[in-house]
Amino acid sequence: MPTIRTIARIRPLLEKELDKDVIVHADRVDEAKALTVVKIPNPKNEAEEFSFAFNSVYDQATTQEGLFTAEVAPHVKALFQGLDVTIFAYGVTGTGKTHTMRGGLRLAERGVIPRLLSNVFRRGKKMMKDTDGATSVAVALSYYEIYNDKVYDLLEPPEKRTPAGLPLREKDGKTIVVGLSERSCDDLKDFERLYIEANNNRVTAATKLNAHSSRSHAILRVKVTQMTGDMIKESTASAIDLAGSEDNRRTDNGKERLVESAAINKSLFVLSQCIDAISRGDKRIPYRESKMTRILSLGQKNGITIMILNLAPIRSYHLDTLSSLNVSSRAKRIEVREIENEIVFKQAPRTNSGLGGATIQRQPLRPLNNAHNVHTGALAAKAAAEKAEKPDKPVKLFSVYTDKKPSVSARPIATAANTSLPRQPLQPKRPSETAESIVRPSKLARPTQQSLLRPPQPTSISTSTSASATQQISISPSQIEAMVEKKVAEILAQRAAAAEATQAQAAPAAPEPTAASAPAQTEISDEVKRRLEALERRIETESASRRGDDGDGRSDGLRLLLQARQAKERGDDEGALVLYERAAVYFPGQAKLAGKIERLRIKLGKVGSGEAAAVGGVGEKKVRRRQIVGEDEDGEYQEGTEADVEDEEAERVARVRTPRKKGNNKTRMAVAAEAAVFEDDGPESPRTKRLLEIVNSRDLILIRSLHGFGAKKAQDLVDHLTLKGDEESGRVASLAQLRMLPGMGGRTVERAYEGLVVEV
Ligand SMILES: Nc1ncnc2c1ncn2[C@@H]1O[C@H](COP(=O)(O)OP(=O)(O)OP(=O)(O)O)[C@@H](O)[C@H]1O
Repeated sequence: MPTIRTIARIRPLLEKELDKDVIVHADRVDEAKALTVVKIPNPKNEAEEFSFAFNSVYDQATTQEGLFTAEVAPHVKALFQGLDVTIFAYGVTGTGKTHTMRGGLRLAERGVIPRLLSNVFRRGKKMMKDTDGATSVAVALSYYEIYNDKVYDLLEPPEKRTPAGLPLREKDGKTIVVGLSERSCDDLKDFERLYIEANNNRVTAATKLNAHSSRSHAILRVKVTQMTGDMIKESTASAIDLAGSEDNRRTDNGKERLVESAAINKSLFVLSQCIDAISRGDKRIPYRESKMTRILSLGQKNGITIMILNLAPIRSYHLDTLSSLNVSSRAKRIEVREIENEIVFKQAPRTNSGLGGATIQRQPLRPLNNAHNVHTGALAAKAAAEKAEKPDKPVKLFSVYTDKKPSVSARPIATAANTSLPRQPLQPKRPSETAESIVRPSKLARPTQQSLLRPPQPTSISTSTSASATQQISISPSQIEAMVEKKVAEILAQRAAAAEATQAQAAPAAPEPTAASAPAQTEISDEVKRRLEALERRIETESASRRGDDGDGRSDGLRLLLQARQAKERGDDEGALVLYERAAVYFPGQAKLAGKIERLRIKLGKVGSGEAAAVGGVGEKKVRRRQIVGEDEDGEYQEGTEADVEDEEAERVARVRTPRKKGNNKTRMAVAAEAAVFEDDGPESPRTKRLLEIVNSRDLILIRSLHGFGAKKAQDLVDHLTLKGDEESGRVASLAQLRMLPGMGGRTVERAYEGLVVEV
């Protein structure tokens, strides 16, 4: 089994950096234990701190020697036993990756790489001496960089490079870089000469953040070959100084830098996925997804991987530092959620965090299974019990904790009852923090800005005996359905019993019910059903209005619409009608939807033309059949020319077309999104076509360019499509299909659609 150690190193303050700006600290879970926790304030609420757990944490005072002795030296022995050792330095530009790996020229300043080489030479010599020369040890170096997803040999002068870089080829199940040079190296002096020369070749491009910022991954491979007679033992130590992981949205980069960033982000993302998979003990490590991990064959041998996360301690790196810290936790879907300014612990603490147990005061935050507060109360207890039955899950590398500083006045921990209370929107702490710039704790699992501003979803009937209003809010749609079904059954049973009694009284010797009496009963039950449906709709309308029209209600409505379309595609007109009617509650006045309902009702012989407009809260007044001069191809409305474009719908259309002030953007977007979902089964719009092309390309970089698609979401989609590809065509044929894929719920599809710019 490959093993992984994840460590963090906080660099000291540089010249001009001030003590008062230090926000990142190393900590320990127990006075007697080593440093294993990195603490950083929540940028949205400085009264809280996030804590990230590592295998080890090294603070500002750590020397180069200290780090090497603790983390790398112990593995040199394993290298000579035939295991591969891979050491990564990861982090934002200027946090000390190069310092950690390469270091300075002075002895004390030497980094991991020269120290590793020094150790390898020393051990090799000792081995030869101990075996009286029976075993010989040879060391050979390769040094290459991956820049914009192309491989360049750093041991060759830049003039020899071709723009396409060196190709990769598979040989004996291994990926080799064709034409990569390898130089034998007899001692440290040899190494230093080669290494300094190679580093002069290394491509660096200036970014706004740092004029000497490294934009390529530099990979040094040290091949150790031990020969005893005919026996050959070969192992490799790789040391990788990764390109800066800063978020380019904050660095005002030009086109060239953005292309670099896309390549950097892709390989960093795949790397984090591999590390995640190795740490989980997965059989499948996605190392083939990027050149770097493929060449390294990461996780393919029983090697040792050390991931050093370099961190700058000061505030100006706050958001980027959080992003780096979240790289692993993001993949583990850890979500921080605030309710009433209080952190809610979503799941019972794990027994396997390695930091849990009696030694720890704080409750670890745990992954949410979905966006709702389902892990409170009885469900949480059930989840905990289930977890206790499976104690052998692999230990996590990262855990996230949050601490409330003692100065903060105690607020009640949210319970099943109070989670239904509306949450206050999160306000930026500092004027410089716009809503956009506020960091979110986790990209995949992090709540979107909209979801943060949205009141929580009702999910279960309140267990408290408090106000009945609260209970009403807490009724879920499935419970409503169950109630309605029960009610229908009860009333039908009552009616049947009453009818039987009447018949028995009026005509004791009456013949068996005739065929004519059956329709009468059906009529009665139809009437009951209709009334109950109306009741159901009313409850839904109330729930929707309590949730707020712009928020979840609308997205629930969109979900229903898509389900309805799917039902229609399956030929289930009855089901489609029910779903359209339920969706209509969320879109009062949506004439197009009313039209769909009307057509379906006519098709199913339910009512006459025109009645459908009054269905499902569409409005008491009849929506007249009108002609809008079509939707344009992008699903946006064009102005109608006929005089009868006069209802609320026309007003709404006008709103979409009028340029709006900033504050109204959301409404416009929501309506545009709606238009996308309402898009009929006609020809695909260019935007839809483009969106589906991007999705079906399965190209991570392209998919990540979609609005609202982070690295994890993109990867999940590609994984899903790849899996699907084995069974079906693997293609997504429509927006409706896309929306039904895992992770594509909420407003994901709409946001991606809205974000696309298509030239028509
Ligand atoms: N542990 C440390 N002790 C002393 N100085 C440090 C330490 N870590 C980093 N520095 C200094 O901080 C500065 C930035 O470090 P470095 O160049 O290694 O960052 P980097 O993450 O490699 O950046 P880039 O991605 O641009 O290469 C350098 O001046 C370096 O000497």
